[in-house]
Amino acid sequence: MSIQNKQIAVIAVDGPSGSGKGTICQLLAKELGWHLLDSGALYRLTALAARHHGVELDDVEALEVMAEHLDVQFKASDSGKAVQIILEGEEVTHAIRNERVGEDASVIAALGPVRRALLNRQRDFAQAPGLVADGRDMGTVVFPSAELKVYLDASAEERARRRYKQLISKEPGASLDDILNDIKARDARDMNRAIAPLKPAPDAVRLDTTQMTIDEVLQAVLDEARHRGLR
Ligand SMILES: Nc1ncnc2c1ncn2[C@@H]1O[C@H](COP(=O)(O)OP(=O)(O)O)[C@@H](O)[C@H]1O
Ligand SMILES: Nc1ccn([C@H]2C[C@H](O)[C@@H](COP(=O)(O)OP(=O)(O)O)O2)c(=O)n1
Repeated sequence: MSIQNKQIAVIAVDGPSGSGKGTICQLLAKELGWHLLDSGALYRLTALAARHHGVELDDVEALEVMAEHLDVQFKASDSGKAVQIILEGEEVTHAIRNERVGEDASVIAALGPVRRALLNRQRDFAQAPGLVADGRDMGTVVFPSAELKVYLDASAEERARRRYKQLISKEPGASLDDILNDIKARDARDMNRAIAPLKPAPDAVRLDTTQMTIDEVLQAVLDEARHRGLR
């Protein structure tokens, strides 16, 4: 098992679904000119690959093989905006973002062999000049020596409202109640699993973003980075 490369500065950002991790990490990586790890995408890709290959979500051995041999490329798109994600030659940038894939990802993420198979792949993202890492166990397991650990949170109701706003243009029938129930179920699964559960690292800076704008959250994290000499 490779260990965290301690030469490379890492900002680890963890928290539940809809707390703003993805948004803040993208902005942070851009502002600092650092690399970005979207670790949730790796769990989503493993879940999608399993579906494509007809692997059941309780077939631990086959899922471990899927995770170990995940054939994925993260490509900067021509517009320079979003990263394109290619799985086994097929573009899946949007396909991995739907709620069902998120749910499947949360199920397979409870399996130790899957998490172990993805560990080194995640640590390999730590390259100069630095890494912003988005996930559930970035500060606790994957990058325990990170220079800055942030735990983002918000009430389940606020997180459901954020997801609803995102979804409603694509799925006019989306229900806020259903989204809230899904968020609570995913929180429970991610927080209560035996291996690498979602929880703040003891040394994490905790931010409740329920009443904060995206820019306020970004500035708060940049202030912490500044205090630690990271920018
Ligand atoms: N502080 C905030 N206030 C309002 N909306 C936010 C805030 N942070 C994120 N959002 C919005 O909420 C949605 C979910 O955010 P996202 O970054 O995908 O969360 P996560 O990666 O933690 O699941 C996005 O549409 C994003 O623009
Ligand atoms: N480091 C990580 C990242 C994600 N996971 C699991 C648990 C999550 O419910 C799923 C999907 O994660 P993702 O960050 O893409 O989900 P959200 O955008 O927060 O809804 O993967 C994990 O167990 N550990």
